[in-house]
Amino acid sequence: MMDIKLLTVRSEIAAGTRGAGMGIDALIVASLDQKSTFFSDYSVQNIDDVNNILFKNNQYPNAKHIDGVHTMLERVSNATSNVLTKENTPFVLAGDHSTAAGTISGIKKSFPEKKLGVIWIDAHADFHSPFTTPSGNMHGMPLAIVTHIDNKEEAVNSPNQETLDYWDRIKSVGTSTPKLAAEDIVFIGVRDTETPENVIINKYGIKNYTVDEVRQLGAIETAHEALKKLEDCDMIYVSFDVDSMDPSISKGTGTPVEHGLTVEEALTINTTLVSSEKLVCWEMVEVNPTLDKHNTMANNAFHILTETVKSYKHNRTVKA
Ligand SMILES: NC(=[NH2+])NCCC[C@H](N)C(=O)O
Ligand SMILES: [Mn+2]
Repeated sequence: MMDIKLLTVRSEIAAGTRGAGMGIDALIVASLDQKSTFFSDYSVQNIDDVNNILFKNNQYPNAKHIDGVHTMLERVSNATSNVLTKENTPFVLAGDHSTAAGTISGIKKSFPEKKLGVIWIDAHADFHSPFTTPSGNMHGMPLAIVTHIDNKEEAVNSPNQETLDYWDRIKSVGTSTPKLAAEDIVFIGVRDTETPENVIINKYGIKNYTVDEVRQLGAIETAHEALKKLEDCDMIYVSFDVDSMDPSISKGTGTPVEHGLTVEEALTINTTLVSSEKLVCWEMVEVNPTLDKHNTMANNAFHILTETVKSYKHNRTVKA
């Protein structure tokens, strides 16, 4: 019998703003406020963070705290892979979005022969490398890590040698080869990218369902179309960054961007996507209660989380 396993990752070292590590506890507070037993209904495995690295000076301006990010990706990759090996489904709740590179690496480590498709619901493309990043924040890099796209042609930075050594190591977490092809990524809600990312999106023909397109098509149809685009893939991973949603809902995320999805749209997209029998893992990231009022983002994100789990279970035999 399939089992959902919650992996909590209170890591925030790859974000530019402090506080995303507290996102998981904000979700737990939201669950208590809503009188939900969710966090006791499922088994929770916490992955220790290295957030204390933030007290030290950063040595890597074009990939901040890459040494710590490398440690976290190894841990997340191993934990994800262990859950999958026991034929359970990881639902990852994480701080900053760099974690997703670890999750994806763990999926590929467990199923090296299977073709992976990724649906990335986000305001950002997160496709930078140390060569192209405008900020040095590694939560903007997970898709470059897992596809091994350095995009040196569009370089705007000259990273130091230590950074490049770590960059090679970080791309080899889980498996030494790329975990997926850029063509097997679908974006939903992406609306804040830099030129080097646009070059990748155009070069590989990555489809982005804009917020306007989601509204035209409807959220259910958008999700079905996204899955259809990845029909050649054997397994699907969904990465849900809460900054895909509109800042009018809540400012409780580190990099909010205007003109995002409504809570209802994000909810319907996620619940529809996880009904696919190919879904192997789902992740939610970037809730930051320190930037919020009345824990609004976490309350909404918790609602999306529980409905997504419910939908996942609806189509399968899953025990709590
Ligand atoms: N996961 C995120 N919130 N990513 C934001 C990335 C923002 C910008 N593209 C950068 O590289 O700094
Ligand atoms: Mn993101």
